[in-house]
Amino acid sequence: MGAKLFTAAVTAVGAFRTRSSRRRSFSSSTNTGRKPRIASPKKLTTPSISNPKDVEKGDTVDGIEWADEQNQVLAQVRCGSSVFITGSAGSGKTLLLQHIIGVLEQVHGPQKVFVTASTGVAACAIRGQTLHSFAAIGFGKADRDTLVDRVLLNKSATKRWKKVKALVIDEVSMVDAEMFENLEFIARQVKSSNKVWGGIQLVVSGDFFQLPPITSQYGKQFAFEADCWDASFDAQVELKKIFRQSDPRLIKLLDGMRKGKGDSEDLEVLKQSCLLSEPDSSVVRLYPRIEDVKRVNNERMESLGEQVFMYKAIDGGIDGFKRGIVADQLEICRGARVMLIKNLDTKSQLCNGATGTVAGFFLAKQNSSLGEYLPLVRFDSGIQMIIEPERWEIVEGGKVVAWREQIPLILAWALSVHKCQGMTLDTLHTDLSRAFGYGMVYVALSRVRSLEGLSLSGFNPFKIKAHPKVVHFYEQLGSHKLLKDDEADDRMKEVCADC
Ligand SMILES: Nc1ncnc2c1ncn2[C@@H]1O[C@H](COP(=O)(O)OP(=O)(O)OP(=O)(O)O)[C@@H](O)[C@H]1O
Repeated sequence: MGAKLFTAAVTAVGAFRTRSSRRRSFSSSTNTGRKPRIASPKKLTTPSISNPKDVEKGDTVDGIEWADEQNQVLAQVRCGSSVFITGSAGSGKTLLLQHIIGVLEQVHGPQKVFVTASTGVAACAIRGQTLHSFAAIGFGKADRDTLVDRVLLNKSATKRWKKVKALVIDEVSMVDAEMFENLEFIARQVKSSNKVWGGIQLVVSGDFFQLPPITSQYGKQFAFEADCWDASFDAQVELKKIFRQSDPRLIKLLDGMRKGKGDSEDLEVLKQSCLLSEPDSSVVRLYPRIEDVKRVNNERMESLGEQVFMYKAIDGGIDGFKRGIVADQLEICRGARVMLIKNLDTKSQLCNGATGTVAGFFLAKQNSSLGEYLPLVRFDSGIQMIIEPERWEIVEGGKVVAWREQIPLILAWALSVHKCQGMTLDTLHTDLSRAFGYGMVYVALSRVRSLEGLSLSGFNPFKIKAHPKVVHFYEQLGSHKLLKDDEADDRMKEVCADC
């Protein structure tokens, strides 16, 4: 990087589907423009349950009024059901999951609840670990018995598998069928149980129309193709209400993109979002490839010719902090476009995904763990704030096993589509002609709140595509029901007996 490097861091471093019969034992073994003001950071904000009555009531927590369908999921989880939560981008799956984790911790005790996601970025958002790291089966391919041996030879992994009563898996669209089947098999073996998943209460969330697993296009690909998929859940729930967007035109357009079949009206709306000239640099550009993201961010930083401040993350804990969105080494300068990667104060819109510009660097009032100087960011909302180091934790069975301290910012002239999965953005630009693979256009476009914030280039309707297997899966999902009350009661008794 051409700019002078200044090290400020102390480098110490809706539709419900329910199985009509009860969850059964499973024994398959086949391997198959406002006045700026300075705000001070606040600690936030996973919706937490401080009063068990809130859980019972289940309708309002921390100012969130749960939709009926979200409340129904909460009721299912509370009564011990294993649930698959799905729905369009922005239908509140992650927010609900954050709340569900608290519910599960009350039901089973925090030590027996394990929170995971298919990617580090998604895991970070729910204070969990990656599914691979939880499972301790490595990345290499192996037959199931070898995988079970790997777990049994690893003391802490065996303890984890034996202890787990509730397992949360977020962004399941990126978990492949073989992995899902393998984990189910391991659960039964390690827990010496012939119940599906060894009796673990499973809460799985994701939208299969979004990014798919990286796996061969042949044979089984998606987790829902796993032999044990249907047997794994008491209810499969599709959330229908969209919270991220409010414009009915955009909601309809995104629904069409999701299913890979925008109509002529949708395509016309998209064409109107196409720009003839480059958008201004405050608009976040989304790229399918990380090389483009790095190139654009580096070029923009260099062009500013400002002194660069570097913040090296401080890591701790018994387990290494697995890479997520939090930078190992953050390099920023005055004028840099940045994005918050943590909720600091949602009421003031200082939340994950908020963008702004670095206005300068100021001496920290108190000793900062990351250096003397801290960045002052002028957010696009008009708020200015000195950004202090934040801490991310990986919690395993109620215990913090790894943590990282870092300034909660990343460069934001450009972002990858993979990293932005789960985010909400006010403005974005993307070149549709560069998209590859299923779900990519949908994930990119569904980040934006409004049509006014969307700008496109390289319009190409052929890039809008949904996987036929996914389309089929959701068609089937439409026509099912919730657990009946007596079934739910039985299930609750079963879970309590297990506890
Ligand atoms: N009941 C609710 N009331 C108000 N806002 C909500 C509610 N549920 C979710 N939201 C808001 O909707 C937005 C999208 O929610 P969330 O990120 O959980 O959706 P998602 O389904 O996980 O999306 P994606 O699939 O894109 O990750 C967030 O800003 C969230 O705070």
